[in-house]
Amino acid sequence: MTVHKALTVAGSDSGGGAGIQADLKTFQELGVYGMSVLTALTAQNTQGVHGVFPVPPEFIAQQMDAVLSDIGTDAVKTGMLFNSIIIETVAKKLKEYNVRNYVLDPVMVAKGGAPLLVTEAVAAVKEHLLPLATVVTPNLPEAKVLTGMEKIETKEEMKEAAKLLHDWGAQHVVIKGGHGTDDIVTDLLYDGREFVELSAERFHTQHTHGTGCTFAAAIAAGLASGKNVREAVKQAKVFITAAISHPLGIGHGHGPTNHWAYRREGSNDV
Ligand SMILES: Nc1ncnc2c1ncn2[C@@H]1O[C@H](COP(=O)(O)OP(=O)(O)OP(=O)(O)O)[C@@H](O)[C@H]1O
Ligand SMILES: Cc1ncc(COP(=O)(O)O)c(N)n1
Repeated sequence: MTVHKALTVAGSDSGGGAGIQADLKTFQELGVYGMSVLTALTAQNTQGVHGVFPVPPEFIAQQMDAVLSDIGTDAVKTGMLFNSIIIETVAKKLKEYNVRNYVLDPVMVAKGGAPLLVTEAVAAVKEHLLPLATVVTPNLPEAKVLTGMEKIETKEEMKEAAKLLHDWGAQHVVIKGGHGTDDIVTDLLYDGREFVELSAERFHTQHTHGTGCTFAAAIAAGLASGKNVREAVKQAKVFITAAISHPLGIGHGHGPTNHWAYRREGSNDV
């Protein structure tokens, strides 16, 4: 039996809806062996982030060495990286172990508004991580911060942002449309040559905690299993649409998505 493996380098969400926990659930649901390197602990629930405890960079490097020198991986996804020293540490290890299939989710702010990346670290994301990324998956506010564009609302503006991020080194760009307002939510994939739109019904629900983490983890799982980027992104869109459309309804705030919906409830066609 071939075991496909994926590694998430991200923060812990004690509430289980985002971060490392969302990533590992997604890997498991998509039949991929999941491994994790923790960059920060958060005391977090569906109502918000109550505390952040960053892991020392030396220990992040030690975790990456432990996993990559022995087990190895078919794909890596990064999420919350918090500051520029952590970003530089992770970039160095990705290069040292010649990681292929790297999905960069440029996490900046939690749904409740808490910062998960300090402002001064945006430059480090652009300098050290974008050039290594097989796929980068910004939401609309993250794409604005990374590109410096004044606004990204229309399809044309999404395309312009995708081109800029591709020019800066990412092989593929997915601009996620979750933060828009249309009844159809459209993500835009760009491979440097053509654009592919992935659309689905927008569900009017507050249970969208961890959607970006889950989507990026599903892309990494697809790549780890040998899918090409377009196939992996399409599968991830179906996975996240199923997860959002069958909410669990737990907690008192922005509840988690349903990581087992894709397997148990069947998938919605995109
Ligand atoms: N209400 C919704 N209905 C349907 N799909 C959605 C909805 N919200 C987000 N999505 C989809 O979920 C995925 C993640 O998009 P989103 O823009 O929410 O990312 P994000 O802001 O990085 O997520 P988060 O920060 O919550 O982890 C995308 O494929 C997007 O189209
Ligand atoms: C550890 C961690 N990583 C990522 C997110 C982003 O998810 P969201 O924007 O849904 O809060 C989060 N809240 N916590």
